[in-house]
Amino acid sequence: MTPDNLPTAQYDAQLAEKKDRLVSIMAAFSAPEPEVFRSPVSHYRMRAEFRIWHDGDDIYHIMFDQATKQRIRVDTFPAASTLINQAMPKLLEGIQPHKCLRHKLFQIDYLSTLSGEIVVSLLYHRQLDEEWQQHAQQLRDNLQAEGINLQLIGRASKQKICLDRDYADERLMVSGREMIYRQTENSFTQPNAAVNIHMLEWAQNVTTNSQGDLLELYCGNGNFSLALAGNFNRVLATEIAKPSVAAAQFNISANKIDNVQIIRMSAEEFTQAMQGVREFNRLKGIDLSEYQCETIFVDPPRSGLDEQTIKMVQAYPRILYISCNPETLSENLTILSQTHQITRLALFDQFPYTHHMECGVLLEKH
Ligand SMILES: C[S@@+](CC[C@H](N)C(=O)[O-])C[C@H]1O[C@@H](n2cnc3c(N)ncnc32)[C@H](O)[C@@H]1O
Repeated sequence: MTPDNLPTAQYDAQLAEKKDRLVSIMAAFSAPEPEVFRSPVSHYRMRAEFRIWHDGDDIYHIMFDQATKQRIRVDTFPAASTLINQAMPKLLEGIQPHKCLRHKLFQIDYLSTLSGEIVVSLLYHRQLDEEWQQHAQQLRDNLQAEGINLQLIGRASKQKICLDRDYADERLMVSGREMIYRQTENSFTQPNAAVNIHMLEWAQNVTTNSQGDLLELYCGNGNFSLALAGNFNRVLATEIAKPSVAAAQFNISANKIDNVQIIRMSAEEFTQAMQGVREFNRLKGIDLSEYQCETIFVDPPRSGLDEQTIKMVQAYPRILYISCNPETLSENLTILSQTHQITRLALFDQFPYTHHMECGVLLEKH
């Protein structure tokens, strides 16, 4: 179901239902009433992926209805940002006349920003050649001349052709300060920019007056690390994905922040390092015992925290946990609530018109 015809009243009803569901999940942990952060009702998704349908020489964006599996032609997509909606028809118009751009094109991925930059990836079931590259450059130049600040990438099996850059630089106003966040194609970034701002400001709010340093796991491109840096003496953050770590390093200097250190490590490896089980070259020059962390911040993938990481996290007086999956959050809280109590709870509506929920929990040691 696309949100085309869904009125605001339906949005409100769905959000109220999510809140009730969260309250009932959190009742077991004596959590306070959730603070609820709404999404815009349209144009909230900064990323979108569409399959491409070929009808003779004609091409169009399609999606599949999740219930019926039927193909739906998509000419405009109100859930996606205004920029994605501007780029969609212009891109197809530019591709359609050229067989070498059209042939075996099966998917288009859009990554847009509030800053006006957009990265578009064209995915093919064939290898891309010099001719493709020339046409793609022309297409990019034409779209740029029409005012779309676009980067174009071609992808095929074991092939990636990046004409210039494979990233866009987002600019978000967070608590009155403009933050720059490099976002790389095919790497994790929060999908709903307006709700992301709410999440960053909420995390800043709950960590105001914190003492000491912050330890962060699953930091992505430094989204929270940089926004929270002002509330701590130092921030030590870890992330597994190389492109995200590179983006985070860029973001540290772009935002002129000098108290954040990012290490490329999985949460599991970092837990082993903290427990002294293993030594890592990547930690050379970093004395973990020098950090005085009273707060740990985690924003794991849908699978939540593994058993060893939960134990490690549990050693900290304050745990700030952002979760995109209330089921794994609830499983993890069963253990964390043995030592900590929930003092703040938030529902962020990252995914309007779906059942997905994003939550924030502050836990403090009993
Ligand atoms: C939900 S995202 C959060 C990213 C970041 N906090 C943000 O707001 O953009 C989870 C991140 O965890 C990373 N990740 C996934 N598995 C991991 C693991 N085992 N150890 C460390 N990081 C992992 C992913 O690459 C992704 O960047």
